[in-house]
Amino acid sequence: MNKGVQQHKLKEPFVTESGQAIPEPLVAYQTWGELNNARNNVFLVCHALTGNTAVDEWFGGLFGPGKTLDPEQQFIICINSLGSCYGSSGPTSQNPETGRPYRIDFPEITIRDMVRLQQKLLDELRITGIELVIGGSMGGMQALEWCIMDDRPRSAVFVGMGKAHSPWAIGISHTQRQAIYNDPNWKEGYYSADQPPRKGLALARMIAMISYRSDADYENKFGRLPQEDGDQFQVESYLNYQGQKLVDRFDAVSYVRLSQAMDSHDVARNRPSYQGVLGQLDIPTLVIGIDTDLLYPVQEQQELAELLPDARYREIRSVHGHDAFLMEFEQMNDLITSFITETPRPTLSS
Ligand SMILES: CC(=O)SCCNC(=O)CCNC(=O)[C@H](O)C(C)(C)COP(=O)(O)OP(=O)(O)OC[C@H]1O[C@@H](n2cnc3c(N)ncnc32)[C@H](O)[C@@H]1OP(=O)(O)O
Ligand SMILES: N[C@@H](CCO)C(=O)O
Repeated sequence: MNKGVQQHKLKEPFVTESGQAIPEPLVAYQTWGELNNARNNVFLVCHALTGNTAVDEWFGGLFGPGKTLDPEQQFIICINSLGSCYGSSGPTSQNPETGRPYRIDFPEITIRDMVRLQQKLLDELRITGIELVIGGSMGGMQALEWCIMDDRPRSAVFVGMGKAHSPWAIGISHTQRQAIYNDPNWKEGYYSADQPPRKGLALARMIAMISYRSDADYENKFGRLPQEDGDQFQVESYLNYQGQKLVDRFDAVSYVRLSQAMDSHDVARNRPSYQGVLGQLDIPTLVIGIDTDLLYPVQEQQELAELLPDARYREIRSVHGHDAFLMEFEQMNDLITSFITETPRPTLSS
């Protein structure tokens, strides 16, 4: 049964990798299905940058009987990322020291911080094993760190990301943050609730939407056609619309903090080497690339699969670019269900 979004207050303060404390950490999550007696029939889904806990909506095509995520068979859980604005502690949460939203006083966080917060929730829920951890993009970075930082995952699926955020991806991220910082309403990150930096966040999303898709996608959808009013190309109208759509549902400082966390992604950071850290992950993994992904090109997933001892690399063919993992559900289902059914995993008690 799905109880909607649940908000859990952790028992202890949370201290980030950078040493800053969040005194009253909140973790929002949703679950589907029933936990077995051994509390280990868990499928953990990690969401992408602007995602939320509603896996049944944004991964809807992977959800249901016989598909990747089947609540009749599994206990599915999705946890809102630390720093996001959908229920877990983040820049829009109340800072207990001031009684006002943290805004930019919310600490800089890393992908590892996100995973540690999730670990604490699963500890408090007394989850003993994770049959599969899955994520795309920022979700894939978390899924990978889960496998490195915790011995509960028994298998994993990583989509559209690599062993570290590349300079190319960091550059695109940086440019988006500059768009936000240059909005006069940004006010050094202390903007008022009624005057958020909408133009900056919208521009950031437009830049992102170019990196998330492909030239062929835009050619097919828009060509050089004008919008009905004739004042602009269809692609301009589309990007304006996508920018507005995000500002209506997302927070600017969350965007900054989450994109910085993605830039921090590097599994060898403060660890001996890529080979050393990834070479010891002996659980079965599936690494999925998207042939038109401009942001995280397939070479990154191929390299990740080569570094993981029990990995198989598969590719989605799509015109949609990076966002294909949120759209090409038939291919995603085929690849992941084959991986689940064909890959031997240690038998779990139930
Ligand atoms: C609270 C929440 O809703 S969180 C939702 C969860 N979100 C996430 O997990 C983030 C991941 N999701 C995503 O990034 C996206 O939703 C995706 C990738 C799955 C799909 O992207 P979409 O924007 O829906 O698809 P697409 O690129 O085809 O754009 C369609 C939209 O553009 C609009 N559009 C298309 N052409 C034009 C145009 N020429 N001018 C203006 N608008 C246009 C369509 O009308 C449609 O609008 P709608 O979203 O209001 O229905
Ligand atoms: N489209 C995704 C980001 C791409 O991984 C999102 O908005 O979260």
